[in-house]
Amino acid sequence: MRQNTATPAHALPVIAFIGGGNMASAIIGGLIDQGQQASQIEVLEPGAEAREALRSTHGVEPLPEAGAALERAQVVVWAVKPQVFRDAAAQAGAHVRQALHLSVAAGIRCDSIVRWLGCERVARAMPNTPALVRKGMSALYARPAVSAAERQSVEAIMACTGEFLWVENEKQLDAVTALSGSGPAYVFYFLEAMVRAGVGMGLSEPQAYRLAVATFAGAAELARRSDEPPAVLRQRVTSKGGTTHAALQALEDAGVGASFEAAMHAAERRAHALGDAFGA
Ligand SMILES: NC(=O)C1=CN([C@@H]2O[C@H](COP(=O)(O)OP(=O)(O)OC[C@H]3O[C@@H](n4cnc5c(N)ncnc54)[C@H](OP(=O)(O)O)[C@@H]3O)[C@@H](O)[C@H]2O)C=CC1
Ligand SMILES: O=C(O)[C@@H]1CCC=N1
Repeated sequence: MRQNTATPAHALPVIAFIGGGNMASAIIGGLIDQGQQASQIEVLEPGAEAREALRSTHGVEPLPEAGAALERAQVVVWAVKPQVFRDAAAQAGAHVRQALHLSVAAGIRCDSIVRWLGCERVARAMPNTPALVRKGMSALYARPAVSAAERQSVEAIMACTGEFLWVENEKQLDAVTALSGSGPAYVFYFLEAMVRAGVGMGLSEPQAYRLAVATFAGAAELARRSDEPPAVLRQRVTSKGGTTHAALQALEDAGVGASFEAAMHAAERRAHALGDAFGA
């Protein structure tokens, strides 16, 4: 895996975002943190509320509709929902033909984007919402037509949101989507369950929440720093005949591990289906 390093602002191109919602805002925040000028960022966002949020949070001046201002962008980040990507491409495409295109949309494949935009230089990134606090994890994929220098531009942009790694096979992005793209939601799901159980056992909600969040953060940091696999780290917590053993046995008896794997496969299938349904 290639780890990112801090990106010098001069290495960042003029970037246009098509769609200015959650993910675009997270990436724009990272870019600005890394020294990108707001004036070097264009955003096309039809929603008035979202435009106002971008203006007040990041100091950018979003456009309500596609126009000539987009033409100066060297990189265009497509941050619209998969369901509307094709329409967005029809609206903005004529203004951004010369750019390198970077899509963060789940499921939508490069071949569809090439067809809609008539441009060969297309890459994809699958980020996640911890990008909001610069702790994101993105997987990147680029078509062969994307040059080495353009791959570096993609890296420079996504490095502003956290870590990244490259995948060689575009299909792997559906697995990435199921794992790290949707992954924060799984963590929050378990967090909610742990807090509910803690409250049920007599802790206050703030106590249970603080204990649970610190446990996730601590366990993740331990795993990150450790050379040992998670199974070994898990065994270290699990005393023979102790409390953890009782809990893990209950999880196994309920089939939680298997259900969790099935859930992730469902997410991967959905990513693939989005590509089929909205990539035509
Ligand atoms: N949220 C996440 O955790 C992640 C999301 N993604 C991907 O990022 C993409 C964006 O997701 P997210 O930011 O959550 O979604 P949002 O709905 O928050 O943002 C999308 C924005 O695009 C706007 N929009 C709609 N139509 C157009 C158009 N024709 N041209 C320009 N903008 C348009 C929407 O406006 P309006 O609301 O008014 O329709 C909305 O503000 C999706 O494809 C998703 O798969 C990838 C990884 C993680
Ligand atoms: O739920 C979704 O479809 C998007 C993609 C990954 C995270 N959110």
